[in-house]
Amino acid sequence: MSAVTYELIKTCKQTGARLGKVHTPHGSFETPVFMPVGTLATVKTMSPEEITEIGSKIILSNTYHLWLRPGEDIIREAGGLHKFMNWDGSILTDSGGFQVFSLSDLRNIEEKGVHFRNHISGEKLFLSPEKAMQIQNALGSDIMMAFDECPPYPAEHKYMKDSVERTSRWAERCLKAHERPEDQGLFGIIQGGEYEELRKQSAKDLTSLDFPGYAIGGLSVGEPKDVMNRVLDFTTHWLPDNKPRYLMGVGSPDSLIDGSIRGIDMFDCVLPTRIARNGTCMTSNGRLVVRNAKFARDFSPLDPNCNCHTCKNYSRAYIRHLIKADETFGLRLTTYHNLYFLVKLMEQVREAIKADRLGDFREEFFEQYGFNKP
Ligand SMILES: O=c1[nH]cnc2cc3nc(NCCN4CCOCC4)[nH]c3cc12
Repeated sequence: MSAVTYELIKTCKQTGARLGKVHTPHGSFETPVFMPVGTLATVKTMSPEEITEIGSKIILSNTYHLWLRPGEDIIREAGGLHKFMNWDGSILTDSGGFQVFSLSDLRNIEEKGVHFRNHISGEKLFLSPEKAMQIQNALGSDIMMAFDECPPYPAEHKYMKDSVERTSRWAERCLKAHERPEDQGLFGIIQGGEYEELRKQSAKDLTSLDFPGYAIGGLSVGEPKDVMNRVLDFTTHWLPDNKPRYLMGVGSPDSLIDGSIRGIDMFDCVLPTRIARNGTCMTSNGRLVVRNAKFARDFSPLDPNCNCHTCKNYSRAYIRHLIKADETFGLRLTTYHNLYFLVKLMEQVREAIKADRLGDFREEFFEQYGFNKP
């Protein structure tokens, strides 16, 4: 019995969206769900209590970053990542492949694994499927990701085919190296770029290994949104209905809705927390750059339609002042609001699926947010 199981509750009659529930050793969460990113064992500027208050039941952390700093041994000695960061909800850890390809130079990919330089110290390092599994076993995350290669966009068909086949071999090695499948779920990551037959090959390779869940990787790497949506349309076709589907690195409101419509269950992205730290907020009427001078005497909330702690207690003028003055409290207020906004958006998506009207909800949300504006 896998540590992670999925319950498909219903499918939206108007779209391909699914309402579901994922069960892990640290609790359950409804899907579609947005997962806040806590790269270095913290969702930047938020306490675990605030993440719970916002309504999140699962967060993400990064194997690559925690391996480099503070090192998985310290976290293992602390009793695992949950104990180390005082978070008792679910944790998903990315496997490090993406970070090696996006953060480090001097990369040399070979069958055994990847040689690269530590992006902080410059020291030469080596990461393999077995090492990525050993680190995630030490972290004790509820959902581990297989070690994969996320090729750049665009990539030649020949390169992509070789990469997909190596990622499938690496996935098998991850399964073999998995020490405690009864305690930690392991998701395979589907690659293949924009090539339909490579996505099919990757999906067939990985579903034959019967993972408890599948991520769609290799997207949100600079491709146009219509390419992402087309890849989702044909890739989900080859994934089983009774396992969760996780689209990696996606977190703008429009992509969360469009991904849900295409049958995606789980999403993560640094976007809401990253833009919050430079004073950009997501609101029901579109993006609002609160550091803008026009808000200097605006004593209304960031979003008049939002019930979060920030919007109930603080004004645009005050938050603008804090951000301009480099006051950390300002970053906390914008971060709290942006995460609350996306968690609430996913609640509305789930409600729309229950009412078989996610397509209508998309039109209403896009109109109000301004996505339809030319
Ligand atoms: O194939 C993948 N394998 C393993 N992890 C991933 C993580 C990924 N994250 C993104 N995109 C993140 C894009 N962000 C958007 C906001 O600004 C920072 C980058 N794409 C990703 C693909 C993969």
